[in-house]
Amino acid sequence: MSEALWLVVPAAGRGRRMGAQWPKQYLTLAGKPVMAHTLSRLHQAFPTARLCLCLDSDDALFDPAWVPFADWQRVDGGAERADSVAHALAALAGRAGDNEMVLVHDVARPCVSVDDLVRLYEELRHDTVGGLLAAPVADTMKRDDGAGRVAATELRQGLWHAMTPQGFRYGLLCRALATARRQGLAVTDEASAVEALGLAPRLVAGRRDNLKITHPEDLGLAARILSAQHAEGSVNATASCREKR
Ligand SMILES: Nc1ccn([C@@H]2O[C@H](COP(=O)(O)OP(=O)(O)OP(=O)(O)O)[C@@H](O)[C@H]2O)c(=O)n1
Ligand SMILES: C[C@](O)(CO)[C@H](O)COP(=O)(O)O
Repeated sequence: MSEALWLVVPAAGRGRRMGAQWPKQYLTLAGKPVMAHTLSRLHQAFPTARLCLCLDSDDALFDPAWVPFADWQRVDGGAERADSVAHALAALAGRAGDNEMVLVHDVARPCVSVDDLVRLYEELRHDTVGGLLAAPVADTMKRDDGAGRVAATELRQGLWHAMTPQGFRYGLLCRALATARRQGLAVTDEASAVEALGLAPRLVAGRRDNLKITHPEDLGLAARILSAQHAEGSVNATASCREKR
């Protein structure tokens, strides 16, 4: 039986924290737009996947030439990231089967490695819940007192940075996001919505350099990461992953 893979890329953010002239997905990184890097990494890992790209309805900067996938569609984003993802899932109704895998990946994470993408997918295919790329917290964690001073040092054991992609079966992800919305939960990632159903998504350890471009200094950092990955050579050189037959 064929096993389809769906990719949802939320790219309808405004990049307010970046404070640039254009949303950060359109800023130039190593010679091309951030979005083009992100879609290229996903395509290298999953050349036959089907893509749903969430864009702001007023977006005048998007260029379809950046999309390397043969099967893709554009949907309007929503007010929040979770709304954009929900719009994508609604657009896939009737196409995606309940048991088919959906990987959601921020357009703002162009440095994700192909190896991590493929490994994540392979691990999640065999998981009954689904999960996400993540990295264990490496620093000592402080909680502030609201006035710029330390109130407490928190235990870092067991804490992880949540990254993307986050992958779940289509039916479960639809149910999780719809339930979160009904309950008025403001979820910042797919895993939180699934957790709210009482399920425990799998944490798949990924590279720490899967940076989400968020603040102005992140663009230069991302350029240095891409350059270091290029020099490293192995990051994107290994197997791509086709849909499993
Ligand atoms: N309404 C929204 C908000 C965010 N996103 C996407 O969700 C990802 C993560 O969001 P974030 O880093 O917060 O991006 P922005 O919303 O663009 O940034 P900011 O919060 O600083 O405005 C990004 O790929 C962004 O484009 C989206 O598709 N729809
Ligand atoms: C999904 C996410 O990338 C996980 O780290 C993140 O939560 C999205 O960014 P936001 O700043 O919370 O919208």
